[in-house]
Amino acid sequence: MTPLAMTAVNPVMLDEPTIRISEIFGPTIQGEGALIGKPTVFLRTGGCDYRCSWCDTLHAVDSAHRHEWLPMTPQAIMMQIEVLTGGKPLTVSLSGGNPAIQPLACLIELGQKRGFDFALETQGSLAKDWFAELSVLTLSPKPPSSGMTTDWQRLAECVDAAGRKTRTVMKIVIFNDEDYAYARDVAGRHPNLPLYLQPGNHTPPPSRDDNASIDLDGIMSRMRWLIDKVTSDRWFEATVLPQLHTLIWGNLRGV
Ligand SMILES: C[S@@+](CC[C@H](N)C(=O)[O-])C[C@H]1O[C@@H](n2cnc3c(N)ncnc32)[C@H](O)[C@@H]1O
Ligand SMILES: Nc1nc2[nH]cc(C(=O)O)c2c(=O)[nH]1
Ligand code: SF4
Ligand SMILES: [Mg+2]
Repeated sequence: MTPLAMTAVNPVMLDEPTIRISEIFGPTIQGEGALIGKPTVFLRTGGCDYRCSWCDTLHAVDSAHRHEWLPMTPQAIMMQIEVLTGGKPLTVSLSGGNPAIQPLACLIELGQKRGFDFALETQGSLAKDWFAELSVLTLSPKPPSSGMTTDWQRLAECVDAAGRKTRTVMKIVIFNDEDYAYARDVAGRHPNLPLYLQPGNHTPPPSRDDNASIDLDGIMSRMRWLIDKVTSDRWFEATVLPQLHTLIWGNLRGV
């Protein structure tokens, strides 16, 4: 590095790895899983190691959108979140893409100092030691309809990394009988973790159209089918929940 280039580097920035951000929005309500209905701000990171056939957030996955993902420091992110909340702390929901591929430890530490706590959603393909600093870790391993294959060892590593202090739950999207059997398999492998079943949205938005219409009747009939399965199987440990934000706002982005 030339002396000139060295002087151009801000020493504060050297301590703070940047995080690739697709969008920051809220406050809204958490629409899924363990914290459903709770006010939250979403921080959506850009980039994913998976390509689920029915992914509803392609704008944070498809590399065609890479130019929209901005590298941001933890300081800049917290400033933006505090503007959105009026400075009042709440639970920040970290999603993506796969947020586990981003360096989030510094952000979590900084946010906690300011009174915020952090929940994170990931498919469970990559374990990080900072999972232990989360208030809630939602692991959403992908069923056969996604076209992805679960690495069970990696999933177990995520559970272990979160440890006992973090509240860890499973959330599985269900489209069909095969997916349902997969969810039973996950429950058998992790019998002590709460498990949420979420009916799949079979009309997710194409990556460039966040206003694409949605088949609400179709989602509701999948919800009824799923409830019938769970109750007739006497699977009383499971919790069945829709994507509340999808029922309210359809495929609209940023809510
Ligand atoms: C968009 S993902 C981002 C976080 C992470 N990559 C993951 O999959 O867990 C957030 C949640 O949305 C769920 N999801 C994605 N597409 C969906 C769809 N078409 N219908 C229902 N849930 C969906 C995922 O399974 C996951 O639980
Ligand atoms: N309101 C709301 N709830 C959500 N829960 C999970 C979401 C996600 O896309 O990760 C999501 C989202 O995008 N909006
Ligand atoms: S893992 Fe999550 S973000 Fe990645 S493609 Fe699948 S649903 Fe989309
Ligand atoms: Mg979503």
